[in-house]
Amino acid sequence: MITVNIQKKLKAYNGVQLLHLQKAFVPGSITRITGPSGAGKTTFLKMIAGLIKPDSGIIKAYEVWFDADKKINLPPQQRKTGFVFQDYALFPNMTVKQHLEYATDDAAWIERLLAIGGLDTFTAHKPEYLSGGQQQRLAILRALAIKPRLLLMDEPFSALDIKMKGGLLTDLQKLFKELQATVIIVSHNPQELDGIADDELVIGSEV
Ligand SMILES: Nc1ncnc2c1ncn2[C@@H]1O[C@H](COP(=O)(O)OP(=O)(O)OP(=O)(O)O)[C@@H](O)[C@H]1O
Repeated sequence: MITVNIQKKLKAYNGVQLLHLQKAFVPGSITRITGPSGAGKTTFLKMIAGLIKPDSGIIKAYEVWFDADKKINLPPQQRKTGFVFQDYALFPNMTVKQHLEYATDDAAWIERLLAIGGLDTFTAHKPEYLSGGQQQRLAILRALAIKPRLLLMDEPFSALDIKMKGGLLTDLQKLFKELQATVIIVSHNPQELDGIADDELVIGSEV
């Protein structure tokens, strides 16, 4: 079980807002995160990944990743989470293939990911020569390249059309199963993960 019980003071333009989140994620499950803009969804994912430090609490994913009282705070590399950023965070000077090679030396896995993302004919392209949807797919493939046990995705399908999204989701579900990955997806689109998500977490609903 992956358990999170953390607090963080969010510093918004209009003051401070306390984010308190308690949730258990079943290994191998897909959880959808929803909530109003500014509620702290991205901050939550970044705290799990180790990119933002909670003020207090515990994060346990197979082992303790964060414990404020015991002063345990594993760096992001040791948590080995896959992260799909809302703005993709691609490397401008790397080609599509180099993005994946940077994350893994498993050539067969790279080939498979490229085919799933429909990027197998774009391997030598740098991000600026890719469409928004292609860039987003590359961000997803890069996150999967490390075969993460925990995959954190922040609005990962926002730039994809319905047809592309449908096909990709079917393939991704197979990969998630194979990797036995636990997946947490922030999604604004109410129907997007219907029939796919096993669980839901609403952040900031009482605000
Ligand atoms: N490191 C940080 N420390 C404290 N507060 C932060 C930090 N990073 C972001 N915030 C604040 O937390 C609030 C929530 O931001 P966040 O991006 O997590 O919201 P969100 O729910 O993902 O919103 P959206 O749906 O618009 O992407 C914002 O007011 C932001 O200024």
